[in-house]
Amino acid sequence: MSDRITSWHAAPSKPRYTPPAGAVDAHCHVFGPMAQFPFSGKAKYLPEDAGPEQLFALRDHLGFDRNVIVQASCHGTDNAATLDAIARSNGKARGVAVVDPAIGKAELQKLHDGGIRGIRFNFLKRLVDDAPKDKFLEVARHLPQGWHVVIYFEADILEELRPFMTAIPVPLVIDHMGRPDVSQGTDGRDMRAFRALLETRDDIWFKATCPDRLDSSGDPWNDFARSVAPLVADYPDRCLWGTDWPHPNMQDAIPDDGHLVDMIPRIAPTADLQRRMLVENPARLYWADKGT
Ligand SMILES: O=C(O)/C=C(\CC(=O)C(=O)O)C(=O)O
Repeated sequence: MSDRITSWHAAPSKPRYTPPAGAVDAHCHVFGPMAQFPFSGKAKYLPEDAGPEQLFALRDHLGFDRNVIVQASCHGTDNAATLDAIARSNGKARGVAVVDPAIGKAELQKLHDGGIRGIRFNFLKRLVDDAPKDKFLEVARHLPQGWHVVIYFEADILEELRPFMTAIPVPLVIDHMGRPDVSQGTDGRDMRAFRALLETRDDIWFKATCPDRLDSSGDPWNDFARSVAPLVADYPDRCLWGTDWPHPNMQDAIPDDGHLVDMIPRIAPTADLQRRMLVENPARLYWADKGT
């Protein structure tokens, strides 16, 4: 087991910022536990266990109320670990699944009953072997009512993906804003291209997440704050926020989750923006059946 990776902080600090009541960490994952939920044979990384108890303890420590658990690539298309975590959350978690595109209606309904509200298409070559757009589109056309598609890609393929994204008939949520180079600033090429994408449809949402992945200047991630704050201000009803715990593949630059939470008032400086990004927007996407 010596090859298994730990990518999360052992003792994250308590954030100075206190999230509002009902705040949602809308991008996090669970790993295993492996004995119960083995990793996929195609996994590109083999993490230590990071199960629901750890996730919910972190949620409470950081001052959040709920989680959206996104199926990580190391579990492939077997969503059992994600569903188990949701089932253990006492209604405080919903999820995003990764599915075999050939999945049938009955199986999708089972996922819905287990708290899944979207599916994720991952286009990162270092994480998945293939990303068949035609099959992805087919399954996107048959999702249960109220579901959306989460897409993960890097800035250099945004243009190539535009026709595909245009064809998706449900709302889109873009992971980590399509990974712009934040050192270019808010008017840089990547942010301009991302804004152009947001202008094509009013049902494209984004996660204002992952300063640790996107800002190589390191904590306190000033380039990220400078580049992302104007985006949140201009699209206050389309942004989500999440920790990205347990930070897959970040073992060489593990972020302190308390510091990640302290980024929130820097990109969403007013109580109104914070309430929309942390409470109202995720409630619309993930708890629509319960009201906000
Ligand atoms: O967790 C993230 O959002 C980002 C990841 C991991 C991932 O997406 C996955 O394993 O599915 C990454 O860039 O390595």
